[in-house]
Amino acid sequence: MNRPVLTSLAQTEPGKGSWNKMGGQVSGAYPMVGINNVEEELLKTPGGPEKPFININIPKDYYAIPANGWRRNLSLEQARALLLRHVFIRPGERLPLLEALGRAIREDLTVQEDIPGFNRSLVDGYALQGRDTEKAGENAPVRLRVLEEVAAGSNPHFQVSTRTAVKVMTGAPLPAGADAVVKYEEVRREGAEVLVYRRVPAGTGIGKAGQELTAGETVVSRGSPVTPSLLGLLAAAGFKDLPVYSAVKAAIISTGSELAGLGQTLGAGRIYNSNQYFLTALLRMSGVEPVPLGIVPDDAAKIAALVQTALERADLVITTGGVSSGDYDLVEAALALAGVESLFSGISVRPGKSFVAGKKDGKLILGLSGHPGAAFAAFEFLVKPVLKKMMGYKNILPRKIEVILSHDYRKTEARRMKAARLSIEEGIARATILNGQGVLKTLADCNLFVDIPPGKGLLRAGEKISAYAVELFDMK
Ligand SMILES: Nc1nc2c(c(=O)[nH]1)N[C@H]1C(S)=C(S)[C@@H](COP(=O)(O)OP(=O)(O)OC[C@H]3O[C@@H](n4cnc5c(N)ncnc54)[C@H](O)[C@@H]3O)O[C@H]1N2
Ligand code: MOO
Repeated sequence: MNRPVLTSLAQTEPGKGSWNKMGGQVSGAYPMVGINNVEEELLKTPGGPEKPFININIPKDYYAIPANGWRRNLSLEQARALLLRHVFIRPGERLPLLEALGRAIREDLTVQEDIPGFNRSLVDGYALQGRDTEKAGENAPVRLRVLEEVAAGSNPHFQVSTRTAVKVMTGAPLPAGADAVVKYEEVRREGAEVLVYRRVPAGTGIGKAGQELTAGETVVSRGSPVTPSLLGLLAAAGFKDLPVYSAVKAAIISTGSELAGLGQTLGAGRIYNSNQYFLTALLRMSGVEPVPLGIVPDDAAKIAALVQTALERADLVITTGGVSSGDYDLVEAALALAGVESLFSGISVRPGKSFVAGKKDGKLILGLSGHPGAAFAAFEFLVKPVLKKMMGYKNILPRKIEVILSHDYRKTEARRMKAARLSIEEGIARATILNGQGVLKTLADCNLFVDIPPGKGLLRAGEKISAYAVELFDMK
């Protein structure tokens, strides 16, 4: 394919991002001071369905034109902050309970009544007055007269008074007058009487009205994801449908002339497009609707055309491949051709340093590396927070934890997010960095990224280090 002349594609409008790239030298206009705190500020920014979650105009004092004139190699945190500034929360809708799974709640939900609405028995046994059993002992049983039996779902007719009891099933309403329930296996029944051989203090075996939720209580706050357990709680409280933020659609474009679709015969030098499946699955697990758009060869015009299609069909566009410095790494050029405004190119962390970001029609286009490990790290640290913010989630950043390194590790110049395996040994969280040969095989074991600071030197086994858990099944 003909390689486009990159310089002819440059946008030169001052103050705007530019894709201008000349033989590795870059020019344009942009940042780069004082944005370290932006991320924290963004997280405090209230959002709303009608309003942009965050202001898309970058305040002047956050940015200055850098010496090299190009927004390149931002820190991971700077890159993320910048992306988050360009993200809009999606509008909302009401959905039946189950359809809301994985969505974020759009407003605080409260209950008007106690749940459950009555005191109930937590065991199968006899409801009684605790004080009747004060003198009970193994050899001195207390005899109580049994008034009736109450099953779950039916109502007691009698009131328990002194020296009487009512037989109850688990879940049955507690008869008036009773303040405790003793289990069947702890008593003996003799005709119309029950013999109790132990003290049964008031409160034993009882679930109080409002045990789950009390009238006026907030069940869930805005921005919380709807998880299976939350669905259960909301169903218990009688919610039939839920106000949630809309779903987000993300298109996936796989660039690379070496790629083949599953089912195609692999010619010489070709590989299957595994990234499309990996990313589609990651999106699904994150509650995002994937729009996989297949493979496009290393051809800037073709990539540009598919990016345009993707922008029409999705809320955000992800590409993989073609973002490093090879002759066929044409994604930046393609974005320029497609009229995409540049946000930044490259981040100072490995893997994933090859990453470009742009914007068109109010939508982000995120160019990930084709390397599956780099694409995964970029997804976890950059793409997922952006998607979560669009989906209205209140907690959007990867969760940082401290772990103990289980072996020595020799650092390099660059900051690295190393794929690792978290294990809990005798209550201590330990990380083993994964160094397998196959990238995808290694990633299958990865449940943690350890954050290796930049600069050469040796990290010793037993040292404490920051890490981020990979929460594929936990969307909170
Ligand atoms: N001269 C330099 N070369 C490279 C550098 C560099 O700094 N200077 N960086 C290296 C690093 S680090 C990475 S990461 C990669 C990034 O490459 P790209 O993002 O441009 O991606 P590609 O070159 O297109 O592909 C990289 C690798 O991944 C395979 N690939 C691509 N797409 C898919 C897919 N959909 N499914 C599965 N595998 C895919 C591709 O065949 C390559 O093997 O650049 C280094 N080079
Ligand atoms: O960007 Mo490469 O991803 O450092 O591995």
